[in-house]
Amino acid sequence: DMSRFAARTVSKLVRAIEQSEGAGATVRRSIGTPQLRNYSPFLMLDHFSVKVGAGFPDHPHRGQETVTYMLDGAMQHEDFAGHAGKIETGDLQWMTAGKGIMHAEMPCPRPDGKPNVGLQLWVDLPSDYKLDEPQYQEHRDKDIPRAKNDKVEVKVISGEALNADGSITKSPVRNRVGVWFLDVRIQPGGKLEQRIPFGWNTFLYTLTGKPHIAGKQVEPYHTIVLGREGDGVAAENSGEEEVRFVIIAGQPLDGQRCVQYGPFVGDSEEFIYQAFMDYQGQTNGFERAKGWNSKIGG
Ligand SMILES: Nc1ccc(F)c(C(=O)c2c[nH]c3ncc(Cl)cc23)c1F
Ligand SMILES: [Fe+3]
Repeated sequence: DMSRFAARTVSKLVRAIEQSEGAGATVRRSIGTPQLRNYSPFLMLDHFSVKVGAGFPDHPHRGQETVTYMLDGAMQHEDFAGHAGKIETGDLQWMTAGKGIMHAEMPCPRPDGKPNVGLQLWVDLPSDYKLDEPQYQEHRDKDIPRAKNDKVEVKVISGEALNADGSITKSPVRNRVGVWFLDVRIQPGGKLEQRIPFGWNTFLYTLTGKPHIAGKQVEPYHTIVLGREGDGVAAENSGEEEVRFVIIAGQPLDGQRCVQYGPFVGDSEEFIYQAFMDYQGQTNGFERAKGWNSKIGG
């Protein structure tokens, strides 16, 4: 029968180029470069690579969520409230900064000297959540569900995915704003038709291999912005090696302004001004910044 799946088309294809970030770290920035801004609710996607001696020392966040997903190696984190931990390959940290977090994110030593590599996604928050208490949702690789089909595996970091038997695999992550974050591996000869909620902004970031997305072959480290019309993502692997990419889709925060100054993300200039005053004055959620220095931040 006629396929009832209308694939969204590729509306933008941008190679992510390495740039320096933090203290001696390098990132391939996808969303968040001049060519890829204003893609609500997404603020930034960094494909980061960092070795001991470099990292992201003590810094604040307000009014946003940061999603850190490890691809290879491990990062340690420590915040001004004493919350500390380590995320290793395949693990996830979904941090809702809300009214304010100050933390450091540093690489763990690796015996093989390889860099620690992962993805960090920054998501804007609906105004009502911007000044909420901070919250962490942390999940180990083994606890993040997968939807498996013949030659396709979809690891459901956030959101949901369909199984071959028609059942739905859902992530345990609780979202303030609708966000699907899927880590997709397709074996040679495999095909995927992944439905995406109507009207959600959707992009892909390619990691390994050269998948065909909506019929177009794409190299690694490319951001693929999809058009808004259509049922979702059509992908296939017509090569000889496994292909891997992430699909990230989000409900646009329509009607809400986004005013960003680094890690402060508000809906007005006044919000940003207040964030600065609170951070400098160590008030309104930044009290614990007073005299705080992380142990891991060097
Ligand atoms: N300059 C600047 C200003 C504010 C920040 F929050 C950061 C920052 O912490 C990061 C930016 N990309 C990242 N990728 C991965 C990780 Cl673990 C952290 C970051 C930063 F670098
Ligand atoms: Fe941070």
